[in-house]
Amino acid sequence: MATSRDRLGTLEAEGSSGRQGYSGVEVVLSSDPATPAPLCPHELGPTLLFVKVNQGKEETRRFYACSACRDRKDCNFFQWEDEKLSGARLAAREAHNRSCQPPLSRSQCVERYLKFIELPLSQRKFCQSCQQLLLPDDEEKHHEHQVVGDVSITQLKRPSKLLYPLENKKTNAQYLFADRSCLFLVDLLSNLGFRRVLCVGTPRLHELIRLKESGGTKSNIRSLLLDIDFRYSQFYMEDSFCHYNMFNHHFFDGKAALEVCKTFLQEDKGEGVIMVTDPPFGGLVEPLAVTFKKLIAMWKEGHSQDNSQKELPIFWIFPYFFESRICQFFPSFCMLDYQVVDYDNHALYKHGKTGRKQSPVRIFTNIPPNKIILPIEEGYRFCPLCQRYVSLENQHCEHCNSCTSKDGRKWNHCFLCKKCVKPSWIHCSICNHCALPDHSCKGPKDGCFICGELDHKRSACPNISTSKKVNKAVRKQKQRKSNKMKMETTKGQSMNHTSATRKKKRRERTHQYLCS
Ligand SMILES: C[S@@+](CC[C@H](N)C(=O)[O-])C[C@H]1O[C@@H](n2cnc3c(N)ncnc32)[C@H](O)[C@@H]1O
Ligand SMILES: [Zn+2]
Ligand SMILES: [Zn+2]
Ligand SMILES: [Zn+2]
Ligand SMILES: [Zn+2]
Ligand SMILES: [Zn+2]
Ligand SMILES: [Zn+2]
Repeated sequence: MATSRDRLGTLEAEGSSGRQGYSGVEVVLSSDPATPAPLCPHELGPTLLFVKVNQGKEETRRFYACSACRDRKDCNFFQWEDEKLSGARLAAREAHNRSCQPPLSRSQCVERYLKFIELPLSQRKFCQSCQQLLLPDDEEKHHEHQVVGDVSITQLKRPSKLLYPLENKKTNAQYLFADRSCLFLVDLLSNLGFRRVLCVGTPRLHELIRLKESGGTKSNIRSLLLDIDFRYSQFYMEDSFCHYNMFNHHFFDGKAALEVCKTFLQEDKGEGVIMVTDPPFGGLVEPLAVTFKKLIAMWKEGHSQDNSQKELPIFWIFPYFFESRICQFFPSFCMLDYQVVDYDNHALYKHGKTGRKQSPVRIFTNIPPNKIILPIEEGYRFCPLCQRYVSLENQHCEHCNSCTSKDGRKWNHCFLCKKCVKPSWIHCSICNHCALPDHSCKGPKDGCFICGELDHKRSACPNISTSKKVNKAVRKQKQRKSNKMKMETTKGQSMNHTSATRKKKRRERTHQYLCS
């Protein structure tokens, strides 16, 4: 296993070492604790400090931007690190922040929920327009909205099916597991003997665990959901949902919510608990890793000394090309071959027409892979040499001494590159490495346009959204200084055209990525 991870690490390191031409945006994690980051409306938690990188060089002026929203439409917060704001601007920002807060407090939501479940079925209504459970007194306000009635207890137990997924927003990227993937996870967690699951950004897993528990099946697992989607507050008591930002470890409801999480992690001296997370794929790995380390530290606090070597078991669900990034922060993690497919609402990650699983999404974990049985009927087999379950077509390479495929297809060994590569790649003597046959040898690298890594395209780049957002932010700053009206008209027109072309190109690239 270590061998295969090292190999991909080498591959990515090669990509990184060729990053002289890299341009984009990077997050700066070691910001000075004496200067706390400003707050933006969507989190009332600190923003993150970013630096723009141009042709491999960091620009000197750094800036704060929202940690959670990777789309300027969702949060246009921007502030230079050294920018001094006037009292008036600070006050205006505070007022704006307050106006962006959810209309109800956490305890008000709980109060409403308790009233709601007492209502007879005929009075239990849900406003789809406002995404809100209605009490009889509210109905007047919503009478012109799309309201559904007879909300059953079963529906209340599956809020992710009642609420529409916030997939249109890059910020939430709420791609929900189909029941098949979710049931696989629940069974796996139960077979591994876990009794508590900290669900970080996995609302559907959370509800399925609770459903199984209340259904009186053998699963006796409890779950706590941490998610930025405030709508879930309506359906859960304080001890089963915390409004949370996983990019800066911020609990919106302060110390009380933090204590809920702490108690959950530390119960039974921290035994029997696992964290399962499925962050938005556009999310930056670094801030996520920092957050997860904070949750690990919280879990560790409740430990006796002799347990200090133990790790909090984690499932981190993320695309396979992040393997080296994730293992950089969590060296004990390995990537399972299991393809988390059938996201209900994500066309790309469903079973293809050919029946071939096409999802790049995997589980990264610190649980020894030989403990994790993957379903043979879904195309997995056990490799006795690697001591882990792998995809059926993932062949054991005697030269690499591991099952090397990352995407489930048979990879071929290249003796010149000294590693296994995708079946569609050939060795290019000009570039001196393997690549797609139609690659351009002239380009700096035939990999990602944004970060220069070789194993993904721009459309799948972890930096894509941030770089777009920040570039837009920087552009806007400059734009303000110039003739505003004139600029806006021309930009509006050209943007429409460019974004259409960009969309088309992205579609083509995604297609190319899945088929390459
Ligand atoms: C890719 S979806 C994962 C959903 C999961 N597949 C399921 O079905 O349970 C990402 C989830 O993370 C949540 N999320 C997005 N940004 C977040 C943030 N900054 N902090 C916490 N949760 C966030 C979304 O609301 C969504 O529920
Ligand atoms: Zn309404
Ligand atoms: Zn093997
Ligand atoms: Zn090989
Ligand atoms: Zn080669
Ligand atoms: Zn070449
Ligand atoms: Zn990239």
